[in-house]
Amino acid sequence: MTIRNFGAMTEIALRGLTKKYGDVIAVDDLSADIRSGRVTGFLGPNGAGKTTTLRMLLGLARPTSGTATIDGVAYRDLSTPTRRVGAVLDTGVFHPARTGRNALRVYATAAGLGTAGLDAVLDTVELGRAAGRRVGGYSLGMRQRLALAAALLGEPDVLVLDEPTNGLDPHGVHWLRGFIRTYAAGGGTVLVSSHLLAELTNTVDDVLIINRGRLVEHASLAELTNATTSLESRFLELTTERPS
Ligand SMILES: Nc1ncnc2c1ncn2[C@@H]1O[C@H](COP(=O)(O)OP(=O)(O)OP(=O)(O)O)[C@@H](O)[C@H]1O
Repeated sequence: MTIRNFGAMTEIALRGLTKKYGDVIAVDDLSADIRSGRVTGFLGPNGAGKTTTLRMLLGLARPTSGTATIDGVAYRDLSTPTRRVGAVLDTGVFHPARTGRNALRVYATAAGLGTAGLDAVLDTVELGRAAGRRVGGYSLGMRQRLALAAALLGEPDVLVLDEPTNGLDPHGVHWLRGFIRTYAAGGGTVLVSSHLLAELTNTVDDVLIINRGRLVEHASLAELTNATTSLESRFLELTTERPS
């Protein structure tokens, strides 16, 4: 893959972002700036509010209060959102009876993106040889790659990935890490949620940790960890509930 230089820097800004579902406060007054040219790991225990935050950022859930913006503009208000932001939230969106290539073509057309770059994107995610097979026969890792291909079609400058290593084999994890690093090196903004702390240590520049919907840490990995403190030990320290 060639390193793209995105030119203008794109930042994600969360400001007082809050989402309530009845009595449940899924995301609670979350504020953070996610910087361009860097990979930001988004961490938190099960149910901490990560997916809800990403869904609000992508205009899929309406905040109860607060804002999530990309260069100051909410996703819904971007003129061509799929050319600004590529997202992998759900790998089950492609019709199982379609081939990978056809599924991607349908997506590209629906999203108003051209289909010219389709084969190049399939090659980028290393699905070229499997592109003629039906999605129903894909492994979870292959569906992750197809979802990433869809996210990349619009050549966005922001990537939002929810648990992207889910189902990937070690080769796939290694490949994805290289891909993400290259993407950020070209000036792209990457926000990636994961439970795999050891893997994130090799991938991210910055770390955003939430617990029960609230921000508990936002720092560079270098600030957070040292010879005696691992990301895992810091994460556990910040997110383990103590009996009151
Ligand atoms: N549509 C919904 N209706 C009601 N409650 C919801 C809804 N979506 C999320 N929640 C609740 O909001 C909280 C945060 O959920 P969310 O899925 O954002 O967490 P998460 O950090 O992504 O978790 P995980 O790591 O398990 O994927 C949870 O208590 C969840 O039950």
